[in-house]
Amino acid sequence: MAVSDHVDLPTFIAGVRKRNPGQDEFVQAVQEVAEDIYDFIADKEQYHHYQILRRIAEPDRIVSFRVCWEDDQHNIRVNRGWRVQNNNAIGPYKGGIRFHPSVTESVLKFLAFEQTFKNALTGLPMGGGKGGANFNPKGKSDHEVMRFCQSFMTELYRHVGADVDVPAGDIGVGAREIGYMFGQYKRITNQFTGVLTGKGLEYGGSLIRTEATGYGAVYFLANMLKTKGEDLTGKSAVISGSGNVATHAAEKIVQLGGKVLTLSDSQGFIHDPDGITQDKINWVKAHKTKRRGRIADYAAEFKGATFVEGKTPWGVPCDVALPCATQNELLGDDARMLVKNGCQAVAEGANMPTNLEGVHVFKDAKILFAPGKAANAGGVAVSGLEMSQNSERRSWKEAELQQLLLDIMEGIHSSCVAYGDQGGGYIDYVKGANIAGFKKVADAMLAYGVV
Ligand SMILES: NC(=O)C1=CN([C@@H]2O[C@H](COP(=O)(O)OP(=O)(O)OC[C@H]3O[C@@H](n4cnc5c(N)ncnc54)[C@H](OP(=O)(O)O)[C@@H]3O)[C@@H](O)[C@H]2O)C=CC1
Ligand SMILES: O=C(O)CCC(=O)C(=O)O
Repeated sequence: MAVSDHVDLPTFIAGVRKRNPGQDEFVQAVQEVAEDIYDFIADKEQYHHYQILRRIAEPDRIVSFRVCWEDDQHNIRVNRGWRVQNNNAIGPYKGGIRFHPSVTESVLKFLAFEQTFKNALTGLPMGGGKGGANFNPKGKSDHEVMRFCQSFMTELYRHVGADVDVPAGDIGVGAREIGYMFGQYKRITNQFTGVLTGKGLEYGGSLIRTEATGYGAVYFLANMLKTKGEDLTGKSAVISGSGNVATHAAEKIVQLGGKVLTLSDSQGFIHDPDGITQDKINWVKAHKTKRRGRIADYAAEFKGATFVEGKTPWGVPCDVALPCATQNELLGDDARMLVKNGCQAVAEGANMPTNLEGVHVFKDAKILFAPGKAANAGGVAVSGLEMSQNSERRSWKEAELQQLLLDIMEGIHSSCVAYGDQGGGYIDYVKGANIAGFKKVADAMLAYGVV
């Protein structure tokens, strides 16, 4: 038996912390998964012997590089870019690119680790990766963003490819940035391949990719409510964020008969007791993606709405909550407040928005709680479908893609139930998602031996 076999959970986490100094987000993500996997593998010697969890928690490869670009005043600017290729046991590395000043290696490692389990849950052949840069697109001109994206891809192109690693968007990376990066990849390599997803429809993008993450999160929420014989009709929803995931989650809630009360950004949240209707959502989408404005402006635009500066929306009483902004935006006290106010269900549109204490509060209260790796998997799932369409050089019809997204989200829900049903009507979706995702990746790794 190997010397490091069968260490207990605290010793395992202490080892992860020691090997990854100062990388709190990464350690947090590994701990959340390990808490469930330890139980599951207790009597499964092969996973211990082959050190599977230890290996998934060590990225296959991390590339870090300088991104040098010129701003509109001809100043030379320098940022740092990364691609974390976490695990490709079940398919090419796949996961978004984030441009935000808070990006660090720790943040991208946690995201790539989470992505590995999420992508396995979709049932599609995709490994886990994530990339980005500590670049802030806010306040930059289109030309500055273009020059940054071109410089970023001038290094990244060596490490990606349609069968190697297929990035997409994430915070700060939307249609505009994907266009600039795809254009540069094509220029450098002289190849038109499916190297990125989230592309424009004119050049190989997939219908419904833009909507898929937010819509998928609401489908997952609806699947959870169905286990209690309920649906979204008449339910009030509190949503954080006002970007791609938040606005499309809001749209689907409205379509399914719910009432959305809040949206937010990094400066605060708006509360609209009359409900954020489709027309108002359209205004937010244009405001954030075209005018590149702040959510605070909503309160000036729509009567009856208020803007609460510097706060998150979790104190607003609601039936369901969807954190759709960023990691660690919903803390232990927020979780206690939601439970106290009677919130029945939480579906994470963002990646790891609830901190570990908050996760434990939701689990202890036994409310319906879907972790991001299950609830927000619709986006990467449709990215996987974009890869398939690119491979066969075809574009599938919208109705077909809508049905596939519904089916995939239902399949993920079923996998969570299969591994997370605790009896007595309680499903631990965190446990279910962690185990189902782990098992698929782990069994592929076992097939390869020690590599
Ligand atoms: N896009 C996708 O397909 C997928 C995204 N996700 C996850 O969903 C989340 C949101 O991504 P997406 O909607 O694409 O990104 P966007 O860039 O479109 O929107 C991000 C939103 O989150 C807010 N935000 C960002 N950082 C912070 C912060 N530190 N504190 C408070 N608010 C913040 C932004 O506000 P501001 O404008 O002030 O920065 C903005 O409203 C992320 O966790 C992402 O990883 C998960 C799966 C797929
Ligand atoms: O579509 C993709 O490849 C990535 C989506 C993503 O970054 C995520 O699921 O967090």
